Amino acid sequence: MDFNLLLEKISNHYLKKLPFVVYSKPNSKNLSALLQKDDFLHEIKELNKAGFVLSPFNYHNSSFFIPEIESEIYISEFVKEPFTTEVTSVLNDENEEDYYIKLLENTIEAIKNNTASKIVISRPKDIQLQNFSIDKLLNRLFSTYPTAFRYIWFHPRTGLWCGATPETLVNLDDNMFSTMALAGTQPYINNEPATWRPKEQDEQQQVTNMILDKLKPAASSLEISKTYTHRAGSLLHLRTDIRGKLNNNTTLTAIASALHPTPAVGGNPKEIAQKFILENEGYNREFYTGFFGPIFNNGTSANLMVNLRCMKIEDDVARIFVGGGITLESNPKEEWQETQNKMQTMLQVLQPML
Ligand SMILES: C=C(O[C@@H]1C=C(C(=O)O)C=C[C@H]1O)C(=O)O
Repeated sequence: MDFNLLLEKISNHYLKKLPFVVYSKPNSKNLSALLQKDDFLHEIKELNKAGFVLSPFNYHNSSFFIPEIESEIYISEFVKEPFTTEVTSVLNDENEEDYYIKLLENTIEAIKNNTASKIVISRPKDIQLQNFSIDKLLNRLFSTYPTAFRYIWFHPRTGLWCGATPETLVNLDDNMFSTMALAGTQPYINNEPATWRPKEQDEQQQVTNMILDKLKPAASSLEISKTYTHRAGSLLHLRTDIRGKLNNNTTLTAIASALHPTPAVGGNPKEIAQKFILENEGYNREFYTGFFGPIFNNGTSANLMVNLRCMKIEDDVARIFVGGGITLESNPKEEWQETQNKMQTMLQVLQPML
């Protein structure tokens, strides 16, 4: 379908407050869209139907879903808009920084008391928009981060969510799967080679180890890549790729619930970190650090992504979600700055609407 026609269809759908999702896989020129025909909110427990799933951080085997069979389906080649990016500064209230630093200090204290070795802490940042438009959002989001998995999801009951994530939860194609351990962050500076401190290496290794532990019982073969630097917009991360073959009886639902939340977004051990986050973070992450993505056939093929570098837009306010992994060696001031840097990913998208 013609790209401008698809844009028009999406805008009309949004105006009518009908659910839709539009997405593009990393390095793909195509946009795929599912435009649901009514505004029913589908919830699923098993990831075994064709459609697009959206699951919260606090996932208990129930996800929202836009089913293929209830939707008009379109694919279009994306026409990239010329764009410029520059660092966008936002006003920070001093209380926000103080509150976050205190939360980080308490987290380090909890880690010292041996409750966990890593806990991922995050915060929301609300940004007032001047002239929001779905067209501008779509053009900007899909043009700026061609190597990320980009999506816009709308349902009148969940609101509008969008993001450009570098992190795969699991890709499945028949019984072949791939995933990644992504952690450790530093700003990208003009082709300068990255050097990683033991702190970041340890933080990322914890993610790799946990993923391997969870996958071993479910896989009949496993391959692990060398750890390398991955660029995500203006940031760099450490990444290890893991792939292999699943046992015949392992479902997509089983693999997603075993992996989520990885220590890249929750912590280690998983249950203690998740409890600490829910009790101490002081806000609801909703779908941030949950997972989302298209499911094909009856769940034998899927691209599930971790919902990072994302935001929720409601009534001309964009809520950007940012966080980072905390270990014993973390420095609260540096961690605050890391969340400031991560915020740039979505601020670049919002730039023409600020
Ligand atoms: C939690 C986020 O990112 C995660 C945390 C990282 C870190 O702590 O260095 C790096 C990549 C992601 O796995 C986020 O972007 O909000």
